[in-house]
Amino acid sequence: MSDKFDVVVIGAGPGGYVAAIRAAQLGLKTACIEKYQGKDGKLALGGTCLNVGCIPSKALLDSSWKFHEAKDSFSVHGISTGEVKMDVAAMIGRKDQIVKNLTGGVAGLLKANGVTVYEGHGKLLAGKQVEVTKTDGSSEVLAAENVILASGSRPVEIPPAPVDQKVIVDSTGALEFTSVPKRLGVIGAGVIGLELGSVWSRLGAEVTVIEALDKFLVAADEQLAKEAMKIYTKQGLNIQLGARVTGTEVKGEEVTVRYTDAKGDQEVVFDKLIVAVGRRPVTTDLLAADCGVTLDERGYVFVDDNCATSVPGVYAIGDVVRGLMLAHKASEEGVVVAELIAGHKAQMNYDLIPSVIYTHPEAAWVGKNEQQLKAEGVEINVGVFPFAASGRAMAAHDTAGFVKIIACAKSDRVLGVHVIGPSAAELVQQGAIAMEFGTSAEDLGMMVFAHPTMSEAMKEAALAVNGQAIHIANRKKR
Ligand SMILES: NC(=O)c1ccc[n+]([C@@H]2O[C@H](COP(=O)([O-])OP(=O)(O)OC[C@H]3O[C@@H](n4cnc5c(N)ncnc54)[C@H](O)[C@@H]3O)[C@@H](O)[C@H]2O)c1
Repeated sequence: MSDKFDVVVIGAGPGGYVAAIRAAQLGLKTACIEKYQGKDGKLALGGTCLNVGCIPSKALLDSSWKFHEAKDSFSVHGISTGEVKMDVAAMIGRKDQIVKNLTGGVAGLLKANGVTVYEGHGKLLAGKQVEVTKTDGSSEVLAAENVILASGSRPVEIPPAPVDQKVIVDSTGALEFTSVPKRLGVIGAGVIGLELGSVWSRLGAEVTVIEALDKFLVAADEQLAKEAMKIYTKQGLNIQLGARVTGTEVKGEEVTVRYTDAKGDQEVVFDKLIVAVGRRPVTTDLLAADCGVTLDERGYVFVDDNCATSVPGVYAIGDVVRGLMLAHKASEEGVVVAELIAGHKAQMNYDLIPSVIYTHPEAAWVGKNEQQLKAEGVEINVGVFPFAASGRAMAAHDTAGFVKIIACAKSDRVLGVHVIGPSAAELVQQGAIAMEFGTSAEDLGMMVFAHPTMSEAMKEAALAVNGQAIHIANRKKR
């Protein structure tokens, strides 16, 4: 046994590294264990989010959007460019540099906060001991007063489409294409499928998205999902719903995908195929048989509302436990657990976790949607303001989508904010802040918003809840 820590964190993703930093800030002797190696073969902190998830995908989304604008919409502003070309290697190189800066930044932050980083695979043993197995096969055991499991998630694999990272890739492989595929298939019209499909579509790929469910974006407000479908289809994404993939065959540089839909058996050939059908928790070799921590029936580490496992002093956070698989949810759970370990009172509001799809325009929401509230029998008032009526959106040539605010008909309290349109992620956060403080639609509508801003659409939608919007005709007059 080498060292004894107050807190040992397994995993340095946005759950684990944030938990470790907060624990160290609170004066706890903290270690963090991570094994992920970056492209250079060196330890890379930051987990899926920084290395192969949120950040690199946003780098490619931003690059591909700029390309699209330069190629297809600068002319609207009177700008002529000549031929616009994309150097895919340079785009990927920029993405890699951003990842490197950020993962290096996390290492710096852990160091600055006095967190001891162990490189290797962490496994929880009985009695809150943690075994670290290093890349050279040697191991050591750390003793801990508290352990935080933050081992994250990995892509779900499906038997009909085995990933080879050459022709059939997962979300990691889709960040590494060396050229733009002419025909790109995507299995799964979820967040990853839509974001990565958009990247390569903007760069010129013909993109077909094959989705098993009959309904598009089941977790979203139906009105928002309908608008999203309209916008993505107009952008060129061919989204096939109710399509079940039955098999794939890779021949040389292309893949034939067979699927069944309402019209019968279909066959389509792609140059690349991305499998994006969800993620599952990583618990491989994480828990010794006698460690006492249990999994739930879906393979997640079982935790209570405070992220406590069945073993006192052992917590689990992020993608490896129930709830939305989102970096910001993981980070907040990390902070809450560190505070609880330090003896503070802490809790997080699971009802107000924003969801965002980083397409253009972005789609984002927080709180409940219209169909959920109707199913619960809650009487509601709804205000919708389209960006087509926003002066700022017109000036920016970015008028697709709307802000939708749903309020309780009795109390006027805002219960959900749903935005598809420019800066939707930022606008929804305004809704989340307002909802955290229990705002009414009237309160929000009475606030002074700077003119001209996209944010005014929030104010107008809030006014529209009670039939008082100024810049659109109200459905009901007050
Ligand atoms: N912007 C973000 O916040 C962001 C970005 C990327 C990933 N993530 C998270 O990562 C996780 C994984 O993302 P994802 O897009 O892979 O999952 P997802 O759950 O969002 O979507 C997967 C889709 O695949 C479909 N599907 C499943 N099996 C299928 C099959 N055999 N054939 C066809 N379709 C099938 C599902 O019905 C679903 O619509 C999610 O929890 C997501 O929230 C979030």
